[in-house]
Amino acid sequence: MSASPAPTDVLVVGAGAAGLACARDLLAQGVGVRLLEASDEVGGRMRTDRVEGFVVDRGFQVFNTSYPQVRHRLALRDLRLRPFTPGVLIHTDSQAGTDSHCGTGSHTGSGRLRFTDPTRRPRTLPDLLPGRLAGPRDLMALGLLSARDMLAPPRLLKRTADLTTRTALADAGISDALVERFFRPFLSGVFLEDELETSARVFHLVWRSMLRGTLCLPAEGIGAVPRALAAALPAGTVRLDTPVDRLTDDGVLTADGQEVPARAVVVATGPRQTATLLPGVSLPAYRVVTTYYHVTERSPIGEPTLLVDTRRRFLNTCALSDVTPTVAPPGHALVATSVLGHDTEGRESEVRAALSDAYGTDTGPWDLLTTRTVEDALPAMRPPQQLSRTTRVTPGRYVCGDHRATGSVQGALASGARAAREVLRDLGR
Ligand SMILES: Cc1cc2nc3c(=O)[nH]c(=O)nc-3n(C[C@H](O)[C@H](O)[C@H](O)COP(=O)(O)OP(=O)(O)OC[C@H]3O[C@@H](n4cnc5c(N)ncnc54)[C@H](O)[C@@H]3O)c2cc1C
Repeated sequence: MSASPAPTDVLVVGAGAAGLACARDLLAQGVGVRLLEASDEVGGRMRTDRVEGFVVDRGFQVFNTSYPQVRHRLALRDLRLRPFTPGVLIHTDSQAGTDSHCGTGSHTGSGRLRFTDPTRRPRTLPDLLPGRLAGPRDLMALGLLSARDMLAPPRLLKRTADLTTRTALADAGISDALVERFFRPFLSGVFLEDELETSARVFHLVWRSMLRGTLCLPAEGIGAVPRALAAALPAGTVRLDTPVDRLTDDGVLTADGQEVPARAVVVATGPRQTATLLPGVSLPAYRVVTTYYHVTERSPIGEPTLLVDTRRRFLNTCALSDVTPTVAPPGHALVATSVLGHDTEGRESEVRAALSDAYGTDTGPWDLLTTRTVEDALPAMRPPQQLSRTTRVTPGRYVCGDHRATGSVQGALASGARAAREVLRDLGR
């Protein structure tokens, strides 16, 4: 065993969004912090890799500019954000306007409808006529729901009765037809579950953030976000390639047998490693998601938009290179398509067939670049969902991460911030 280094005030274990935020807030108060990260790069679930010249996130995700923690911590301009077209395209089997009185939607051909906020795309105003995606009643209900979620103070939304999203939508007067045509396909890609069983409180907060913010991606992939968080820390704070094996009475023991002493330890490792390092801490179930990255010569859609499927054969698909052209070498387009669960045998072929249908093009010649399955992608957030849980396990031991708040970068950062506050209180700072 090697010699022990000098004690530091606080060790943070795990350099995902939560650990990075926690370290930053502690350092800002003059506390000595070291951040130990198991892998060779910061970011955890928000990492980005290079694969054969393409920029690939570890599972498709989007960045929302209106999250309070994001606005508080990041200089958005430095991230070189590229926006998605507001709203989403919905692939339906039926032709728009012929089978439903359901629209803030416009028909785009090939069984695709556009669902968007007309205040952002005034050209879609004429589509607010009955017979499109939503009829007058749904439009009225949707307008009231959206106005409330956008304008009410967040503390009121956090106090609404905690039902499932499905019940909340029904209570708001949204018809089953609009739920099945828009909310279910779209939200399944947001919450990574397709029963709309996620807490209504979480739904209202996420809906608010979508109405108020812009969905976008950094030009260098989602990994630019944790890299920017890490860049705000003093040099030498983060130690990469340092997996922690276990917590000791005086600090931690790393996998290479080094004892690192500290007055307090914050475990920010994601759920799986938290269960090992802090047995007994209650953890939610997690959602599994798989993203297929396909390469083709030309974009199948020519627009930076999310496309969802009413038959839910996939969660969402997007020509990433239309959003951030730098993710693909010249002459290539990169398409990301996510599905719930694992990459089982034959699944990619099924997805490819569904994509042919949805994009209206032959996907046979597309190359599969890589497949990313994330076992612990997002916590299940069933009601009653606590939006923020204490991070203190015992005095001197803390735990943070999206599982202590909500499954999002906002939740992870907020839980890191809470851990820092609780550590500071216990250290008497
Ligand atoms: C496919 C996918 C899509 C998503 N979509 C969105 C989205 O659209 N919008 C959104 O806001 N959020 C989204 N999320 C969620 C968001 O990415 C996470 O909530 C957030 O990144 C969690 O951060 P964290 O710090 O809690 O945990 P993690 O990112 O899991 O970080 C944990 C860190 O701890 C390290 N570690 C683990 N064990 C050890 C150990 N023993 N010693 C040292 N270090 C260790 C890991 O290497 C990792 O770096 C998505 C997530 C996935 C996977």
